[in-house]
Amino acid sequence: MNVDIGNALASEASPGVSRASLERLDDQVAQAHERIERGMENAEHGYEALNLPERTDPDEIRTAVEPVADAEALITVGIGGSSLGAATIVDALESDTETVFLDNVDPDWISRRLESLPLEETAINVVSRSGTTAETLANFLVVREAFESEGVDWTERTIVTTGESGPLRDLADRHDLPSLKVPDGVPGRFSALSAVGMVAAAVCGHDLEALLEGAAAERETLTGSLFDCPAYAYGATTYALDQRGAGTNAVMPYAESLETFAEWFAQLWAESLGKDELGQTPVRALGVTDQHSQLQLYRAGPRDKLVTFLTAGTDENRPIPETDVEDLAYLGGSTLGDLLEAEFEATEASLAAAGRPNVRLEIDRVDEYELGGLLYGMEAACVLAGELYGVNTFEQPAVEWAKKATRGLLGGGVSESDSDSEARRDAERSDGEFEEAEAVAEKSELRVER
Ligand SMILES: O=P(O)(O)OC[C@H]1O[C@H](O)[C@H](O)[C@@H](O)[C@@H]1O
Repeated sequence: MNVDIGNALASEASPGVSRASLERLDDQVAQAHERIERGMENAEHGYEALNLPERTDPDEIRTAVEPVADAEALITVGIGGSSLGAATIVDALESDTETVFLDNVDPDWISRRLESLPLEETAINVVSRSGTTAETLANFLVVREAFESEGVDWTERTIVTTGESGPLRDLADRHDLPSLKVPDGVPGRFSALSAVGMVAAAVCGHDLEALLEGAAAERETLTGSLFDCPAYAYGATTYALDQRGAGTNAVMPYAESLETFAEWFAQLWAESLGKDELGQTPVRALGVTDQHSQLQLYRAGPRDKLVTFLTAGTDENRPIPETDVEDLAYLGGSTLGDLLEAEFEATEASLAAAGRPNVRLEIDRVDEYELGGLLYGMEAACVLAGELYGVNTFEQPAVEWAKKATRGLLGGGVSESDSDSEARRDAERSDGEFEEAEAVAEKSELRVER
C-alpha cells in the first residue's frame, strides 16, 4: 500500500496541514509507535491484532472448511466486525462461489435470499466473537430452520467461529460442528486477518497465505516515523486534519470491487476513534458514482472534510468503440480504464484546486496480497490515530449500550454465559443510562400523524 499525502499539505489554496506541523507530530508518532510495539510484544488486548499475520494458521482454517469446500454458495451470518472483513475480502476477489452476508434482520430481505439459494449446495458460516449478538443468533436460527424445512442437514454444512465459551460455542459443541476460535485479544473490527474474516475466503478458494504475506509485508513498514511508514502517514495525517476541522473522512474507492472496503473502514474508524467526544466521522462513497452525487458537497460545502481516495491498478481493460456521433468522438480510441483514470485525476485535482484536503491510498492491483496489506495498513493507521487522540481504541461501550437495550426490550438480560467479559462489563455499566434515556425519550415524544 502506498499513501500520497501531498494534497493534505497546506498551500496557498488549502488550509491543510503544514509540513512543519507534521514534523512536530512525528515525535508523537515515534512515542505511539513504541507503545504499539510494546502492546504487540506483550499480546495486549487490541494490539495483538497487529500480530495476526504471524499468528493466523491458514491450514487450520482450510481444515475446518474442508467439508463444505465444494459448496456452490456460502451464507455468512455475522454482523459488524464478524462480517465486514470477510465481506471486504470476498467482494473484492473473483470466485465461483456465490456469497451472501446476513447481518441485517430485515425479514423481507432474508426470505428473498434464502429462497434464491440452492440450500443443499450451500454452506453456512456463523461468526460471533461474543456468541451472544441478537441479530446473528436470530438469523442463524432462521437459516437453520430454512435448511431443516427443505430436508437439508445443516449440521453437515455449518462452520462456527466464536469465542472460547458462550451460547454459540455451546451450540457448536452440542452438534459437533467444525469450529474455530476468535483469537484472544483481537476485537471484531480488527479480526479480518483471522478465521473471522478468512473462513469465507477459504470456502471461496482464495489464497490465504497471500493475504497474510501482504499483511506481514505491511507490518515490516511500521517504523517510528510517519515519513517512512504509509500506514502511519495516513493515521497521523487524518488525525492532524481532524485537529484542523476535517471532522469527516469520506472514503472513496475507485474500483467497484472495493466498495465494501469503505464499509469495513467505516466501522474501524467510527468504533475505534469515536469516543470521549473525539473522532472523525467516516462516510462511504464510491468513485466514479459519487462524483455525480456527493462531490458537489465535498468541493463546495463546509470545509469540514477530508476525502480519502483509494485506487487499484488493473490489467483488465475495455476499449470504448468509435462512434460517428461528433460530440462523442473524444471517447473513441480510449478505454474504460483511461476514462476511469481521467475521472479520478480530475476529481482529485478539482478538490486540491478548491483547497479541499485529500489523501490517496494506492494498491497495485486487487488481489489477496494487496488486500492483506491494505487491511493491515488501515488497522495500523487506526491504532496509531487512537494513540494520538488518546482514546481507548479497542472498546466500544456506546454500541454495547444499544445491544443491551435491544436484549432488554425482547425480555432478555445480560447473559450469565456471556463469553465476552468486556462486552458484559459495558452492558452492565449501561443499565442506569438506559432507564434515564427511556424517560427522556418519552418526555420528548412528538408524533406527526396523517
Ligand atoms: O462478533 P460479535 O460479538 O457478534 O459482535 C458483532 C459486533 O457487535 C457490536 O456491534 C460491536 O460493537 C462490534 O464491534 C462487533 O463487531
